[in-house]
Amino acid sequence: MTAPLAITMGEPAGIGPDLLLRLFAERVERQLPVFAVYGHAGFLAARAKRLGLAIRIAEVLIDDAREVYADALPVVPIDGMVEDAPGQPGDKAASVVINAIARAVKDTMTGHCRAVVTAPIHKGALYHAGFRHPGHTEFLAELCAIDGHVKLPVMMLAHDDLRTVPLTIHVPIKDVPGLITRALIVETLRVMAHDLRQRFHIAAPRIAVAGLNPHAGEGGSIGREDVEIIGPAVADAVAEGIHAVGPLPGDTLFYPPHWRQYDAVLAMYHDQALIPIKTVAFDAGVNVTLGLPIVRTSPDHGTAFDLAGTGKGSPSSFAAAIAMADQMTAQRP
Ligand SMILES: NC(=O)c1ccc[n+]([C@@H]2O[C@H](COP(=O)([O-])OP(=O)(O)OC[C@H]3O[C@@H](n4cnc5c(N)ncnc54)[C@H](O)[C@@H]3O)[C@@H](O)[C@H]2O)c1
Ligand SMILES: N[C@H](C(=O)O)[C@H](O)COP(=O)(O)O
Repeated sequence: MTAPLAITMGEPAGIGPDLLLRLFAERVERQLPVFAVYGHAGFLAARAKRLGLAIRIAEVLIDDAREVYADALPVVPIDGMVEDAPGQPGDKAASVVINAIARAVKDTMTGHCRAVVTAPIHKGALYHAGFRHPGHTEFLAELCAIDGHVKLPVMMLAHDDLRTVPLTIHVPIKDVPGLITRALIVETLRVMAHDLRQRFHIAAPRIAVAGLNPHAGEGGSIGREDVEIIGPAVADAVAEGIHAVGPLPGDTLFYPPHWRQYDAVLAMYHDQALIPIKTVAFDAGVNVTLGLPIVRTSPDHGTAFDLAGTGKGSPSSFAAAIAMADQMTAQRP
């Protein structure tokens, strides 16, 4: 019997709870795999009522989730105060949001669940409550540490055969050039190549590496990072047997016919990677974390405070995140 997926509740003032409740209500017609939500049952019941969703909610131990799934949303309860105030984020629920992620990862690391799908968090609210990670990606790496060793987490946004990875993530643009190192590029390419083989079943993954500067530095006349750091790093990776190419000009690399010549693109910073995928596939993109011992996916959007509690908003990206986590782990016990 396959273990359930773990879905974390995310920011209660955001759209995440709306979408996971809607997807549960549509679980039969969508043929969704069994999942349990890690969060606050009372809050989820209040949001379901606000949305007019006739959903029963059952607090469970994770191993009993499958038994109730046909009749009620299984919720693994996380203690704390959570009010139903869509669009009004605060830090009162921060401990519930954070502990839900930690508990879901623990239950997945120990085999009670087979993957984690995270609903969007509001980073600002968590930072205000003392959360010291830039986002899920870095927090998950720490939670998945084995013998104290925290592996390099890699954020990938994917839709069908379009995949992109930011080398640097939630850092100010002014800091990006200094963070681009030969070692980080090589290590990130190793993680990408490994997971493209293991998680996406691509036998010989081809990875394009974007330049940092316009026209990939124009041979060194528009900035030096491309010729002095990125190029040598790509050569190092190729020498290890990784099929990497670059640095390539970022402004033409994401034209889909060019993009599709590769199994993934390694971009140099957050928006260089995420703007293309969210432009072509916002409704279907999935955020998947590479380099972890578990599978973790997430919708490609955030908390959408302008839509939370309204019943509007598309569940498609959230559904795609569930589908990817299911496909990646379906064969696991
Ligand atoms: N995985 C995550 O936890 C995650 C991902 C992205 C952003 N965030 C966080 O979310 C918060 C808001 O971020 P943002 O405003 O940059 O991005 P956002 O994705 O929340 O919203 C951007 C725009 O897209 C729209 N949108 C978002 N989801 C939608 C959906 N499912 N259907 C229809 N329209 C949708 C919103 O209405 C808004 O107009 C920030 O705190 C950010 O850190 C979290
Ligand atoms: N950078 C992501 C995006 O814009 O979609 C998002 O913030 C997710 O980050 P985490 O999964 O690390 O929270």
